[in-house]
Amino acid sequence: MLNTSIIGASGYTGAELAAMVHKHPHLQLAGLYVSENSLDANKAISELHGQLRGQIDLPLQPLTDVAAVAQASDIVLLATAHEVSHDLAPVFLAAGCQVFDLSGAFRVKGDDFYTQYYGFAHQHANWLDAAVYGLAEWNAEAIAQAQLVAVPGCYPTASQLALKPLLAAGLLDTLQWPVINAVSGVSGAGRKASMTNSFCEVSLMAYGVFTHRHQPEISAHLGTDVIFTPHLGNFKRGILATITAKLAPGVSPEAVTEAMEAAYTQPGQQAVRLLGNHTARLQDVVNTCFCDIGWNVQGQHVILTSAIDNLLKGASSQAMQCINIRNGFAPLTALVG
Ligand SMILES: NC(=O)C1=CN([C@@H]2O[C@H](COP(=O)(O)OP(=O)(O)OC[C@H]3O[C@@H](n4cnc5c(N)ncnc54)[C@H](OP(=O)(O)O)[C@@H]3O)[C@@H](O)[C@H]2O)C=CC1
Ligand SMILES: CC(=O)N[C@@H](CCC(=O)OP(=O)(O)O)C(=O)O
Repeated sequence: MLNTSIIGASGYTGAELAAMVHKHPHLQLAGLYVSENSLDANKAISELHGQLRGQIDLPLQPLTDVAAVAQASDIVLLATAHEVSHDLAPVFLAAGCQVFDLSGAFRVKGDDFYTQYYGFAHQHANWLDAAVYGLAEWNAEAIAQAQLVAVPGCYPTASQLALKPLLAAGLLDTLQWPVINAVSGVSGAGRKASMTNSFCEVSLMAYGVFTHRHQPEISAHLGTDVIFTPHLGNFKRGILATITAKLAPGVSPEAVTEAMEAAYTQPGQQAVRLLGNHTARLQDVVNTCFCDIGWNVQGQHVILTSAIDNLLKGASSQAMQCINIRNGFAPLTALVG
């Protein structure tokens, strides 16, 4: 059994991770942690997340001695804010732990990126360089060797899983940048109360127009520019991305279908379900580890729809896929069945 600690366990993604680790046949929950001065310190996780009652009633411990937690852990899951992950990951890594970071702190290589999009100067160029991007269906070989996995953001996961097959097959005319419009549920903003995620304030709207940090994350890992506009929807969980792209001259609808099918050939091993000409729906993916993708071609344009649960394929279940790949377990262990 691999001792697995979760930092940020009281949050939305942390609680999902706790349930998965609990279910996993080869992982053991070593500890659940919150910040040193957390208002939730020493409460049972099930007091905050009632769905865990009777299954996981472990306490949320204040993270006072990082070295001791590292010592007791084979695997550390960081379900913490970007700056917190940035500071904590190197400590766990130096102690030899495998680290799976759900934040954006190690996702994009590039000198100015963190200053420009995250508001802090990155201090750990060596780990940023060594980090492997955890887009599970596309990066398994590198994930299997990694000590630090940077789990992709939620919008980047939905967007890239749909676009990558077409780019890999050379079917897009990228002179016209793919246009991604995506709507997220409010849990995407985390559990902490704020005016923007307050019930009476949430209303379907675009935000982060031309400035959201996921635009450069998507572009960097796709290797092509995109227009990305996120929207906040008045529902709890799920992301639906609707993507319009231009096909290269002469590309047929059949070629698009072939490329999608060639990319996702192992249904029991990959968390992608192909819908052909049907469009993806949130209700089919919420509370599952799957990304559903549909596509329609007309003339030289393709419209892709891609749906995920932002807390699962957009964060926690993708992290679990990476743990499984890294440790030689079946990729969907603890996620299906
Ligand atoms: N929500 C989503 O859909 C997605 C989130 N992510 C990323 O995953 C990470 C977690 O997100 P989410 O679960 O939504 O966040 P939440 O705000 O719901 O949870 C954050 C957790 O971190 C804890 N925490 C805060 N500061 C520290 C600290 N210094 N040491 C230890 N624990 C700390 C919080 O507890 P306390 O404050 O009480 O200490 C809480 O448990 C973020 O980086 C987010 O950007 C990525 C993809 C999707
Ligand atoms: C609805 C909402 O607010 N969503 C978040 C994205 C959550 C996510 O993917 O997290 P990372 O910050 O780890 O990339 C946002 O737009 O900031």
